[in-house]
Formats: sequence, C-alpha cells, structure tokens
Amino acid sequence: MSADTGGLRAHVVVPARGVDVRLAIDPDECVALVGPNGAGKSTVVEALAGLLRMRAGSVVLGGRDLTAVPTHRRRVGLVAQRPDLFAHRTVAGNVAFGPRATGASGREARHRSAAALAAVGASGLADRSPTTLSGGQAQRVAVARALATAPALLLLDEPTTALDVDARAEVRDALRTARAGRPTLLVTHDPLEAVALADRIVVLQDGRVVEQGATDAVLRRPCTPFSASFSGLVLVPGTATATGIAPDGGGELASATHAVPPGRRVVAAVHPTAARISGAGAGLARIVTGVEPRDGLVRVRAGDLVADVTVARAAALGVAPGVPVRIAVDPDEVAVYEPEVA
Ligand SMILES: Nc1ncnc2c1ncn2[C@@H]1O[C@H](COP(=O)(O)OP(=O)(O)OP(=O)(O)O)[C@@H](O)[C@H]1O
Repeated sequence: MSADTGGLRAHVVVPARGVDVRLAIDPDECVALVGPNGAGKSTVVEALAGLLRMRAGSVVLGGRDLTAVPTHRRRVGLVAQRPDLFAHRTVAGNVAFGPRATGASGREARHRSAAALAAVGASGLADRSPTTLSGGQAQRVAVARALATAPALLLLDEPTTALDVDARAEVRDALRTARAGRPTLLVTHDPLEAVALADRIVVLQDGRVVEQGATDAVLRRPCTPFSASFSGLVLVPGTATATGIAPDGGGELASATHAVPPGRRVVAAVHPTAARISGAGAGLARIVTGVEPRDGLVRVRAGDLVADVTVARAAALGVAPGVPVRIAVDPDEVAVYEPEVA
C-alpha cells in the first residue's frame, strides 16, 4: 500500500453503534465493504462522508485531515441506493448543481455536467426530466452527478441494489468508469458487483474488520461464514490429513489442492452444487438437519455439510430432517486451507 500522499486513511470510531474500523484505500483502488445486516457498513460511509460526527478517530484523504471538515467541503462523491434527483430540474441541471454549489461559474458547471454525463454514456439524457427516466438511467445520472464534483473519494452505498438485473449491468459499467483514478469504497451485497468493481474486499462484522484480502482470494478462499456465503460456498471446519480434511462432523474428504501439513486446523470450502448425496454407499455419513428450496434446487443441510440437489433427486431419496444420508464431493471441488481471520 502506498504512503499517505494519496488515498484514504481512516479510523472510524462510533461507540454508540459499536463501530471501530480502520480502513486504507489506495489512490486508484476500489474496496468492497461487505458484511451482514447491522455490521456497520452504512455507519462507515456516513462517517467518511461527514454525515455522522465522530468524537474519536480520523479521516485523512490525500494527506488532508478531514475529520472536522463539513460534508460539502470534503470533495466526497456519494452514490446511494436511490438517485433522488431534483424533479424540477433537467438531467443536465441536476448534474451541474454540485459544481455550482461549490463555487463553479455557470459555464464551468455546464461544462462539467456535460463531461460527467458523457463519461457515463448519458449525454443523450441531458435535456430530459428525471421523472421520465428508467431506474438504470436515473442511477447513471446519479453517478454523473457525483463525478461532476471531481470527488477525491467516491462512496458507493449499494448503488445497484434497487435495480433489476439488466439495469444493474448498465449502472455497473458507469461505476467502472467512475471508480477509475480515485479511491472508492463500495458497499455491496452482490458478489458480481464486487468482482466487477473491487480490487479488495473488507469484511465487517459487529462493527469490526474480521477479514480482508484481494477480491479473488476472499471469494475463492473465504475465512468467515459471511464471506463464504457471499461467495456461495460452505466452510467445513476440521483437521488437515495427508489427503485432505477430517471434518469435525466425522469422516474424511479428499482434496486435490490441499497443501497443509496434517494435524493443523483447517477449513474446506465446498460449493453445495458439488456435493453429491445418496442414500447409501460412498461418502460421509450424516443425518439430514434441514431441507429448503434454493434457486430451483433443494438445499439439504446435514450437520456441517450442505448439498444442493434437484427436486426430483430429493424426492427420490426421500430427504427430510432425521433421514440418514451419504454425502460425497469430488476432490477437485474441495479446497483445504488454514483460515486467516483478522
Ligand atoms: N441512526 C442510527 N441510530 C442509532 N443506531 C443506529 C443507527 N443506524 C444504525 N444503527 C446501529 O448501528 C449498527 C450498525 O448499523 P449500520 O446501518 O451501519 O449497518 P450496515 O452494515 O450498514 O447494515 P445493513 O446491511 O442492514 O445496511 C447497528 O447496530 C444499527 O442498529
């Protein structure tokens, strides 16, 4: 990570909300802040934006201490879930509002508005009323509005959560342009968004950082239950063996990729669709503890193991809580590693 000449260095301390988070974002880096509901993500965004007063902690951006600086002087661009555009102004007028409010001349503000709209591919919307825009178009205008102020820090607080799938892709493209060349913090519940935009993932839980790493590393080798579910994986705790893992729940799972000396505490990351379930034969013996619908499949929980199977297969096996099953996983689909928790 680079020195304090650019980028963000923050220590967000909000005791009333149980939040104490240190965050560093390099000048051209996008960090995805993820975590369960109530973990403190929005509190961090509010503190960085200056919307929430901190009695302790600090916010330093590009070497400048912003801790006591009010929101409108921070040069922080915020894109929230909903665009909240002024209905009585045109799109161009909405985007020009920020530069005008911070002292730009009318001509300069119009110029910046046009440039920002062009950057997100929304030049054609300039003369429209916000009331005539689709959700994706309105959110792209909100991105342009943030860009027009030339923010030194970009805060994206669940910027596509309120949109349908097609509009999400449209806005994601605009966000990719927006994040370039400035430190960006992205709060998201969407792993695709993290992959598309973020260099690094920071996981918050109960107001603390519990895990962080390169996006790919956190998604492939998650270390906390939250990051595992964020990646769609299940973590099976156990002890390393010569060929894989001995799960705490009993039996042994072979792994094609393990490299941990036997005897160490490890986890195995397994995708539930890679787990095969049968009534008898090969595999680890477990008792079904739960059955629930899942994306057109049936998710079968059996203690520490989870398998997603087709409805027909679940019916054929008669899976229900209390039923004994065998669960097998191809060694290529089992990653065994030592979890690194912050
Ligand atoms: N305005 C508020 N006043 C007091 N406490 C709050 C306020 N907003 C949030 N909290 C509390 O602060 C903690 C962190 O909440 P925060 O909204 O920052 O979490 P989050 O990770 O953004 O959650 P979500 O994913 O649900 O948006 C929680 O315990 C929450 O109940």
